[in-house]
Amino acid sequence: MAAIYQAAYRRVSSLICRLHSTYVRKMRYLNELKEDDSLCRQAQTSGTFYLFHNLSPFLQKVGEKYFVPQLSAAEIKRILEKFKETEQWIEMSVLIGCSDEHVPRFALDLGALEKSVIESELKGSFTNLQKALFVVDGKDSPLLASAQSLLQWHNSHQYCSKTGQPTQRNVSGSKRVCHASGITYYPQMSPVIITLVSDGSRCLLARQPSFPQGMYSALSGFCDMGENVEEAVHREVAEEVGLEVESLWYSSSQHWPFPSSCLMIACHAIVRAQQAEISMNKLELEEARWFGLEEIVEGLKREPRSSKQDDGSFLPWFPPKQAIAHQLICEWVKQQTSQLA
Ligand SMILES: NC(=O)c1ccc[n+]([C@@H]2O[C@H](COP(=O)([O-])OP(=O)(O)OC[C@H]3O[C@@H](n4cnc5c(N)ncnc54)[C@H](O)[C@@H]3O)[C@@H](O)[C@H]2O)c1
Ligand SMILES: [Mg+2]
Repeated sequence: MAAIYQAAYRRVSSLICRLHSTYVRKMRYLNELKEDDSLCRQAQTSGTFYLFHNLSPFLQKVGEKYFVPQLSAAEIKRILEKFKETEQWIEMSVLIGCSDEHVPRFALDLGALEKSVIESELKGSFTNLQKALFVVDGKDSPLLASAQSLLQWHNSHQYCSKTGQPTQRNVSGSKRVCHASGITYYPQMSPVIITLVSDGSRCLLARQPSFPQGMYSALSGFCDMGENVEEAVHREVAEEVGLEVESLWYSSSQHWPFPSSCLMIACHAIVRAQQAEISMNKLELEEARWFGLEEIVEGLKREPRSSKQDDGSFLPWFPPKQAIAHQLICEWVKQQTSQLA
C-alpha cells in the first residue's frame, strides 16, 4: 500500500515540477523580452496582437458571445497597408505577456486610424473597456485591463516631468527614459484598499453617487503616502463611516484599470457590534448601511436589470464577479454560513 502511495506522490510531484518549470521558463523569457530590445523587436514579427482604438479594445461577437481576437503581425501589416501606412506602427505596440509556448502577446493602439475601416475589415467593434471587461470570457478580462492600463500609461508619460523633454520608450514598453535628465519612468499603479466591514452578523456596504442605481459595494480608498495597508483600512473606515476597526485580515488583490491602474488590496474587517452606529461622510458617500445575511444572498442573485421596482426605487444588487468586491461579499457569506452550520 505504501508503495502505491509513494508512486502516486512521485507522479504528482513530477507533474507539479513540470508545471512549475513551464511557468518559470515563461517568466524568464518575458523578462528577457522586456530587457532586450533586439530580441523583443524580433518577437514582434512572430507575436500576436490585441488591438485598441483610443484605449477601447477590439472585440468580435459570435452569437451572444464576445471574443478578444489575437491578430498576427501579417494581419496587422495588411490593415496598415489599407491605410498606406508602414509596418513601423508595430513598434508602437507594448508587450503584455506570452503563451506557454512562448508566443509573445502585444497590445497596439491604432487610435490615429479611421475606426470604422478597421472594424469592417476585421468584422468586429472597438468597445469601451468598462463594457468589454464584463462581456468577455473571465480569463481575458485581466489581460485587457492590464494591456489598456499600460497603453494609457504610455499616453500620459510622453514627457519628462522634470525637464519637459520627450521621453523615449524601450521596445517592449516596460519603461520610458528622459535622456536629458537620465530619469527612467516605470509604469505605475496606485494602491487602493477595499474592505468589507462586518460586526459579526451583518456586513456594511455603501453607495457612491457615481454608482449605477441600486448597486452597493464594499468601502474603498486610495492609500496615502507612507501608509501601510492596515493603516489605510483603519483610516478609510473611520473617514467614510465613522467606525473603528478592531481587527482585519487580508483576502486577495486585483489590478483594476479605473480610473487608471489601481492595485486593489482586499481585506475583511471587524468592528464591535456594540459600537456599530454608522456616521456617514456625505462628501464621499450617498448611502451606507448594514446588510443581514439573507438580504446579501438575495442581492447576489439579483441582476441589475431586475432591480428596478414599479415605484421607481431599486432593490440592492452587488458588483459583478469580475470585481474583487464581489469576491469579498461571497467570502463573507461563506464565513457566516459556516458559523451557522
Ligand atoms: N474592483 C472593485 O471591486 C472596486 C470596488 C470599489 C472601488 N474600486 C475602485 O477603487 C478606486 C478608489 O476608490 P474610492 O473612489 O472609494 O477612493 P477614495 O475613497 O480614496 O476617494 C476618491 C478620491 O480620493 C482622491 N485621491 C487620492 N489619491 C488618489 C489617486 N491616486 N488617484 C485618484 N484619486 C485619488 C480623489 O480626490 C478622489 O476623488 C475607484 O477608482 C474604484 O474604481 C474598485
Ligand atoms: Mg472611498
